[in-house]
Amino acid sequence: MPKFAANLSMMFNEVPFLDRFAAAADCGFTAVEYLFPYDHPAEVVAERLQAAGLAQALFNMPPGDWVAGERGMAALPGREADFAAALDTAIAYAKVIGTPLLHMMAGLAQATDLQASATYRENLKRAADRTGEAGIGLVIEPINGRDMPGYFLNDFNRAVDFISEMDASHLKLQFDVYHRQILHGDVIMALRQMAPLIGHIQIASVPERHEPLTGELDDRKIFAEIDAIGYEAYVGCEYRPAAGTREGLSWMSRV
Ligand SMILES: O=C(O)C(=O)[C@@H](O)CO
Ligand SMILES: [Mg+2]
Repeated sequence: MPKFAANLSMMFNEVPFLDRFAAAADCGFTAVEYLFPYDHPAEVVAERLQAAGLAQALFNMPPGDWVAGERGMAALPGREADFAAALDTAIAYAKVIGTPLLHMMAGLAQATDLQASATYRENLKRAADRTGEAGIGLVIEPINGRDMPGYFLNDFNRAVDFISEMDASHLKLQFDVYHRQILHGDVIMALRQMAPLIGHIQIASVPERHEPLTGELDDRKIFAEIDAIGYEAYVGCEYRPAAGTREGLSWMSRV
């Protein structure tokens, strides 16, 4: 059975962000992930993580102006300086918090836009170089257009192509089972074929993005496959609890 990390951006929203670490540990989690730690000093986040005895699995680079609708900057021509500053911030936080992985979001741009693609490649190279020097893994994640309309990286094969082009062994795929199913289906075969490139896995039911075992996929088979491909890192529980985080956790004892 895979080891699970609580996603503190979606789970434990019953309490403020900094209190979610203790709440996750109290529910038996040994690791956490979340979108962004940047509203708090890195030292404070690290202290909460350590006090709860948790491992950090992953967080995202700053995405630009999230409230205004930005979803990353890597594919945005003209935003290279902002992207570089975000990368500096992410690496500084990663060193203090001790995350093994950073997720680089692409941003909203046409997947077919040649200038956006060129900018994405340049920024991906920069991020791969900088994270490589810092000893931190880097992941990119295809995201479905229903949840994130206009997201540049909306295709798993394209993500694999970008990764292969870079020739950086610490650059890998964030395989979110929820997005995979909505974008392409064929989840188990994709896990098998992409296994060597997978750096992080996330799970949620499809289509509601609730607890595993409540959607259209056979999550038990998917967890068995994750074990079978030899994936040993954390599986992020990136789901919106249907009716309370604690109340919904019984799936973990039924998989
Ligand atoms: O939306 C997802 O799925 C993620 O994993 C986030 O990191 C991106 O918002
Ligand atoms: Mg995800």
